[in-house]
Amino acid sequence: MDKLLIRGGRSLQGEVLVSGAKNAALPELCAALLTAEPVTLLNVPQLQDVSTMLKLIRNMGVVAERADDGTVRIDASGLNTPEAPYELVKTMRASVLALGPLLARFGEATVSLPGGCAIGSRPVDQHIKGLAAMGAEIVVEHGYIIAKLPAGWKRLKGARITTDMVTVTGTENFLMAAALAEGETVLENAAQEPEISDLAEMLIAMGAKIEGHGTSRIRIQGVEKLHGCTHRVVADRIEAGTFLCAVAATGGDVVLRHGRADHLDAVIEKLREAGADVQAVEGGIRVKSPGGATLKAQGFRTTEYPGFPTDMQAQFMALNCIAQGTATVTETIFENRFMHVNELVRLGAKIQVDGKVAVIEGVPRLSGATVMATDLRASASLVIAGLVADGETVLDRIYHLDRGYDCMEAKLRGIGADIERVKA
Ligand SMILES: CC(=O)N[C@H]1[C@@H](OP(=O)(O)OP(=O)(O)OC[C@H]2O[C@@H](n3ccc(=O)[nH]c3=O)[C@H](O)[C@@H]2O)O[C@H](CO)[C@@H](O)[C@@H]1O
Ligand SMILES: C=C(OP(=O)(O)O)C(=O)O
Repeated sequence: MDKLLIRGGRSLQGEVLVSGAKNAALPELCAALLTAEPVTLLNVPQLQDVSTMLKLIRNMGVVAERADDGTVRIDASGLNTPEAPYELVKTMRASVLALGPLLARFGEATVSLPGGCAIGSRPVDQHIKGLAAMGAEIVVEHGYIIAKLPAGWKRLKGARITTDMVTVTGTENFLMAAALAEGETVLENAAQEPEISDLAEMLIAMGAKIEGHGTSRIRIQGVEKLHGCTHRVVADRIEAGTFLCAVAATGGDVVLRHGRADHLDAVIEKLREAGADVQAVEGGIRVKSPGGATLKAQGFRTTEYPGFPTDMQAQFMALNCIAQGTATVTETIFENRFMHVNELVRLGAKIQVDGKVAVIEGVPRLSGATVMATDLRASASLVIAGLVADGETVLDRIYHLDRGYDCMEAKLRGIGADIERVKA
């Protein structure tokens, strides 16, 4: 298993390129299943999750070619097996995104329940409830979601869907299914994340009729057929936010090329309150920081967009560990998303957890140690902690990091970090 070796203490300077968003690219690869015409996605990040998704759709008879410049060409005219087997699904929650498009295009789908994940139980009951409201007959058996249209039906039927909570991939599944359904679908309590809007824009480019994306009520008028399109994946706000926290913690002056400040309001506001200078600049975001030790720790609660993203909680916590004062962080989205805490404590952080709440007391320094990545964003928080810790930090199990960050160590090296990958 590869490891990262980080020698902390360097400030970061220069320019770094923000890749396309994992959480937009994954649903968009699934959206390509909705048409028999070729789809071209630009700015697709080089990630393990993208490789897994490509494997999954190729296994269904789809032709998908990926070029080094981030272009992926998908031809789903040969889609012949509406199945997502456990072996391909177990490492990636997003594989549940095949459910809506397969049902809509093929009339049936057999999708393994996504594999266990460290951050919480992550049920898919809302996905099932919403698709059932559109007429799908769904059973969960032997670890698989088995869905089909009722006998004699050619298409799903539009419906009003109100989910019990805001769900990102749930909203995406409904959008894709509703795009080809008969009649109107109204999604109430819809997720408003930028990745939802990006998917909606792609579907509109394919001929879908969608209004209200980016708000909590989305209206979709189903069409009989969708066509091919070319779509550019939106920049990854979580990758950008991770670099913002890294620079705030180490100190330095970095421009995040392609970063979207307008997608990161909640995080940027907290960074400014902490004392970092973060500005939207032409084509990106610029962050200047005197270093974490001179910043003030910031409390926050994770909530749905446009609130503070749960996917940034761990990285901001790493910054709080070395900032001045005490901060309270409340995780409201996932019940088990403090797995990084024990590892941060191994580096010298002072953190107490009680249920959903973590209290972080800033310390003057962290000291390098061997730590273990437990999930994707936990890994990113440990990288940030390693960049500021004295001496050497070895980060083990970085396959979690590789799921969602495109060349993270090379990008950090490019702005002055002392970080290298040690191949197994
Ligand atoms: C691939 C992708 O885009 N992943 C993101 C997506 O995950 P994902 O779409 O899985 O997260 P959801 O928005 O669905 O989850 C929100 C909450 O609702 C619960 N829930 C969800 C669906 C359901 O059927 N039943 C249910 O109980 C979840 O357990 C969680 O507590 O949004 C999360 C919340 O912003 C992010 O952390 C993930 O990075
Ligand atoms: C939790 C995440 O991803 P996923 O939903 O793919 O597990 C994430 O991106 O932080």
